Amino acid sequence: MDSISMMGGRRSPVFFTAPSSHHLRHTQACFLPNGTKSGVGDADSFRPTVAILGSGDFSKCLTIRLLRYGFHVVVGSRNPKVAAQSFPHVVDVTHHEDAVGKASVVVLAIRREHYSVLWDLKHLLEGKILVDVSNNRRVNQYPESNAEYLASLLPDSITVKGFNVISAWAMQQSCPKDASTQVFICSDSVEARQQIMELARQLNFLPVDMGTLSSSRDIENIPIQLFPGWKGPVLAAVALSIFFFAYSFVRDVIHPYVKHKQSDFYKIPIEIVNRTLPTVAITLLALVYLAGQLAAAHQLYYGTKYRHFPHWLEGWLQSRKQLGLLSFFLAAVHVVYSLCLPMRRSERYLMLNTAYQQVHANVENGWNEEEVWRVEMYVSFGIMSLGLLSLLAVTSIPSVHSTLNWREFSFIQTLDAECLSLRGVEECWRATRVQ
Ligand SMILES: NC(=O)C1=CN([C@@H]2O[C@H](COP(=O)(O)OP(=O)(O)OC[C@H]3O[C@@H](n4cnc5c(N)ncnc54)[C@H](OP(=O)(O)O)[C@@H]3O)[C@@H](O)[C@H]2O)C=CC1
Ligand SMILES: [Fe+3]
Repeated sequence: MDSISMMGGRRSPVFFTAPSSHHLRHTQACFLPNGTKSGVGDADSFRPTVAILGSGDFSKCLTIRLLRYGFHVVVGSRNPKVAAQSFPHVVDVTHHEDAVGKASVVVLAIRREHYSVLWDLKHLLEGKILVDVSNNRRVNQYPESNAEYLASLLPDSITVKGFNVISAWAMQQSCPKDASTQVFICSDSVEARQQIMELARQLNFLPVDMGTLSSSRDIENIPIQLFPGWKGPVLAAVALSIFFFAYSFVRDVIHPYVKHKQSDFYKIPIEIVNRTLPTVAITLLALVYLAGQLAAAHQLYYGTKYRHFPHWLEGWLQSRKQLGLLSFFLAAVHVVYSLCLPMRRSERYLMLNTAYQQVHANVENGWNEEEVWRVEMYVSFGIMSLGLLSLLAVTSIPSVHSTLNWREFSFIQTLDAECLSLRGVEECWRATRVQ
């Protein structure tokens, strides 16, 4: 943390447009390119300056990043002497008032609960851009977003929400990958928003313009959401699994036990599970297509496509991708289970018993042509349907999906409908074999 190997930056910051709004004062402190010659002073004095209030993890990591890309950083702390020890010596660590006075852009790296300290700085922060990077612990924790709360506390400053989706760890990485490079930015001031987007770009992030400050609630919820959109599909998969597992258990274990006193409890871990997996997978895949059919029926019934779908159908339609991926996952696990079936000791005993009975009955060749064809076809349909389902899974990856045009996408959807039929045939085939 103390040494900055990349100081001076590989990329000098490009020119940062000065804000034209009368709100944005201190234009003299606006970002200028590193090393820009103006005829006065040396290049170092023209480094764009960013003030950061707070000296915690986020502040330290943002400081490193800003220094790496050629910015000058001034950190405001309640206790500058102590805080200075954990920052590189080139960083100016000072009191809040002093730090705020040295930059036109102030990043608040303190928690919302401590925003009251800003009250004393109100007059100093007038007209400055305040970047709110804070996150909450729960989704919609407060009635208003942290950024909106900040804007109401300091109406004479310009609040911008941003950088909260970047963890302190990712902030330190020089080449963060995809998701960790996107920075969602919003503000009621277009100029301030543009400035912070430019700052993000210069720090090698991908800024995403989210419009006005009212988007800040959504932006604050992004890092704390846990797989949004997966709750319904996962619940459906779990409910279906319980149902089909219970059904197979009663049919293949309890029923033979009650009727013939035959103990087939050994089937529970592999056979019953492996019977449940494809049934749930095919039902989930059917649910993907059923939603589209219901939507079409709804439009036909009302004679218009401009009428809103009911809430439940809307949610169902939006969960189709997750349902399809869960179906693929269960089908893949089914394949692994099926490949392991012959490895079981029970299978070997059953085979030996069958061989013994064959010898006992004096049958030399036990080849059953119909049974052979049945299993060959069953396995073949299974492999083909998994191949088609894999196609659906691959095309759901955003980078692949974005390379397809509408016609190509529809074609793949049709193929996957074929997959559903193939799997139907496969399972019917298996069912007839089990009878
Ligand atoms: N850590 C992370 O990965 C991320 C953090 N964030 C956000 O960044 C902000 C800072 O996070 P982080 O650095 O982890 O937090 P820390 O708790 O590590 O640091 C917060 C800083 O706030 C200051 N502070 C503490 N108590 C008070 C107080 N009573 N009054 C005034 N200032 C106080 C302290 O600085 P000093 O003692 O110098 O005054 C302290 O270092 C938070 O809002 C967080 O949600 C956003 C994205 C990722
Ligand atoms: Fe199968």
